[in-house]
Amino acid sequence: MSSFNILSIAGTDPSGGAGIQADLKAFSALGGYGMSVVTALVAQTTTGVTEVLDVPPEFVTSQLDTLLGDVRVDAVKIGMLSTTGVIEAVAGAIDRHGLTRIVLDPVMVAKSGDRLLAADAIEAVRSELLPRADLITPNLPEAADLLGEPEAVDLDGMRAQAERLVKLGARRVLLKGGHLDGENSTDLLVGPEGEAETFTAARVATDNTHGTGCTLSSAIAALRPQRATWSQAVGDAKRYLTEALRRADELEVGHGKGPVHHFHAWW
Ligand SMILES: Nc1ncnc2c1ncn2[C@@H]1O[C@H](COP(=O)(O)OP(=O)(O)O)[C@@H](O)[C@H]1O
Ligand SMILES: Cc1ncc(COP(=O)(O)O)c(N)n1
Repeated sequence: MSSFNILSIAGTDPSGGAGIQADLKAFSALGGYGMSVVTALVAQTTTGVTEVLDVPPEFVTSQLDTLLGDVRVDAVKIGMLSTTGVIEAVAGAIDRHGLTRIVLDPVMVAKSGDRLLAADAIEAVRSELLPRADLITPNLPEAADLLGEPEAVDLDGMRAQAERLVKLGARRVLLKGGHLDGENSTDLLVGPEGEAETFTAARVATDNTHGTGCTLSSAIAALRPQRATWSQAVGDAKRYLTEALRRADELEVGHGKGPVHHFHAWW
């Protein structure tokens, strides 16, 4: 098989920096064939979110069943889900269609501080999606919310929380350290047996951090069918994101936290 079909199930960003728009850019840049199922229409840009229109769960199911009745899917990235009903619709489709290589980015709050997941839907993420995902990619506030604990403040705290997320039912956890300070930005991958690996990149001095989490999770999904292990896919996805962050200053998009610059990767 030389062509890989990668599906994003997520919300939209008209400014093209986050959500489905970012996911499709990352899929293409990394050699995947990109597809998308929309869970919510979001009026947002680099400065924040104005309004969210949730897609009815039955219509999320309709999009998924229509697509999956025709097209083979080789990997899935799940992003913004918005409501409990949409979470249940996605969980049902994963089971009905036997989807595999699932990367769940448990998106809760935008960089601007606006909520992208209803507070009462966190329990559904825990019970319906954590056990169905092959890899979850929370940032520090998301990990804390999933565990009902304060945020980790260092690498030791991150490791303890990633291990607790595995105990909670996640198969693998990539806990992202972008919200900590320091000259490096380090993410921690913890696997099913508790084995841990760090992925470190020099911190890029930029305000263009809109969509970094979306880009990383999508890059992992695009690369996983092309790599032998999750660890290799994560390592190359992080290298792609770091370079896209370095190139972000070439863009002139908006007045707030701008997007990263997707580029055709060298591999
Ligand atoms: N300034 C930065 N320089 C380099 N990497 C960064 C920077 N900010 C975030 N990252 C990386 O971007 C990814 C997303 O990180 P994070 O900000 O923690 O998540 P989210 O975008 O979900 O809030 C992680 O791999 C993190 O290490
Ligand atoms: C539709 C949508 N999904 C996700 C994010 C979070 O983006 P980030 O990658 O900056 O955490 C967003 N702002 N909008």
